[in-house]
Amino acid sequence: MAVAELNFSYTKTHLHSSSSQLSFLSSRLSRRRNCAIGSFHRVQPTRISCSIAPNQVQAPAVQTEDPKSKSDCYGVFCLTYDLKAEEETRSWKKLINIAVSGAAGMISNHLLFKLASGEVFGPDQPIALKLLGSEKSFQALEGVAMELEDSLFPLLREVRIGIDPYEVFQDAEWALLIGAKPRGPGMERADLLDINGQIFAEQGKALNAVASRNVKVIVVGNPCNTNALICLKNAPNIPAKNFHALTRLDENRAKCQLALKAGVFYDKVSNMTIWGNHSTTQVPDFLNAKIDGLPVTEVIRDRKWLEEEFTETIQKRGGMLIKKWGRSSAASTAVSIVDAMRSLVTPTPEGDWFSSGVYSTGNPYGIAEDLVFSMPCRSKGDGDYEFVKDVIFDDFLRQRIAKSEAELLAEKRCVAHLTGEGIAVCDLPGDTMLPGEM
Ligand SMILES: NC(=O)C1=CN([C@@H]2O[C@H](COP(=O)(O)OP(=O)(O)OC[C@H]3O[C@@H](n4cnc5c(N)ncnc54)[C@H](OP(=O)(O)O)[C@@H]3O)[C@@H](O)[C@H]2O)C=CC1
Ligand SMILES: O=C([O-])CC(=O)C(=O)O
Repeated sequence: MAVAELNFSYTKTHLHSSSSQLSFLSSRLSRRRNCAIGSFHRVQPTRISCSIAPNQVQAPAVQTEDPKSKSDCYGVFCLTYDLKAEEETRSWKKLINIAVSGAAGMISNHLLFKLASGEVFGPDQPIALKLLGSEKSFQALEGVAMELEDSLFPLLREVRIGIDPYEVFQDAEWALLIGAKPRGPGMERADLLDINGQIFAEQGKALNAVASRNVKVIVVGNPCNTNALICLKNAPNIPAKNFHALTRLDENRAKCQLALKAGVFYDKVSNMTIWGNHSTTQVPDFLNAKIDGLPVTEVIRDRKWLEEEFTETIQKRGGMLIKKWGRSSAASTAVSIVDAMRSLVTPTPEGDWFSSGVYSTGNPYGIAEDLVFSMPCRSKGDGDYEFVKDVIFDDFLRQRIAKSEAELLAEKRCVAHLTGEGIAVCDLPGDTMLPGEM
């Protein structure tokens, strides 16, 4: 009974605590498959019940039934507001729900403040931020929420923190999946795929159960392509087309290096595709990219530089940055997430395109179906996208794309147990890595 008593006193002291702690507690309880005093079952996403075995002490059940109750919000964001009451907010659009995982991490620490300032959706679009952490990061998550409070963003109308994806993803219209475990010392790549894959399988199920049916999902946590594939396979009620793996940072890096070589400002570089995996097999496509409207190969005549130095620089840029900084890209990754979202909610400029890791089924390039593969896309600004048709290939480009494709097919076989496709077989190519592992 010692364990039961311990649980009880924990619950009792925390029931008098802040609303966020109550939400935390409720999430803690719901995540436990077997507690010492009985089994907790999810009855509905926001209600927890505990079935009690005979002769056992009953822990108080935590219920947060009213979606607008205090446990649904953090601090100042629990105050009610009426957008119609204020002259300047009367014309604002309907609130958008944005869920962010890994919200206590470095990337989020930049991203959340960009989102709240209106950088993605503009000055008349109020937002709600639903932040997902873990037991380990919960205190840090409270710190994040406190900083958001102190920033007085007019557009930020709701903030909620929690550790249960079934609660945090409720009605999400955007899900930015950043949280993932980094590869530890001695950990095999297959182990990383498995550990992170389990996180994304669970989050896919949660999105499937509680998010908006048209939620747009951007997977950032590595290995992001395969994590995105796992996520979409576990969310069969959400269109596979809605899932993206972030390769926009690679696109931005490639534009910068081409501009540097050509001696122009980077806004002159367009039509930049990253093909394939967000790994060292990724292919920055200099054949279709343009500088000031001209093919890159006409502006930069040094083909050897393009094939070797440029390509390798982009593939290994993340690793180089880790060597300098002692940690992976965070600010530029957050910028690229903003770019990726903006590319889906604003029409793509005429003649240009952007890169995103998207579901490959139906692609016009002959790339294997049923992968998440970075490809050139265009959007009308409605959140959706289409594949670009007018791209050209040569032998070099085809061969490089095939290598990244083979890597992603191997990763897919390695996570078959998480995509519902049978027994996993891991025969991963040994020479490829995440950009940050170099
Ligand atoms: N696709 C791309 O272009 C890029 C992808 N990445 C990937 O993005 C992912 C996240 O990167 P990043 O944000 O830099 O990673 P961090 O290490 O900063 O955060 C990762 C996780 O660590 C936990 N955490 C963070 N801060 C704290 C804290 N103070 N206390 C306790 N736990 C904490 C959180 O997990 P939890 O809350 O679950 O405990 C968080 O999700 C990684 O997988 C990385 O490889 C990075 C750069 C580019
Ligand atoms: O491997 C990492 O965490 C870093 C990474 O993806 C990148 O910088 O592109």
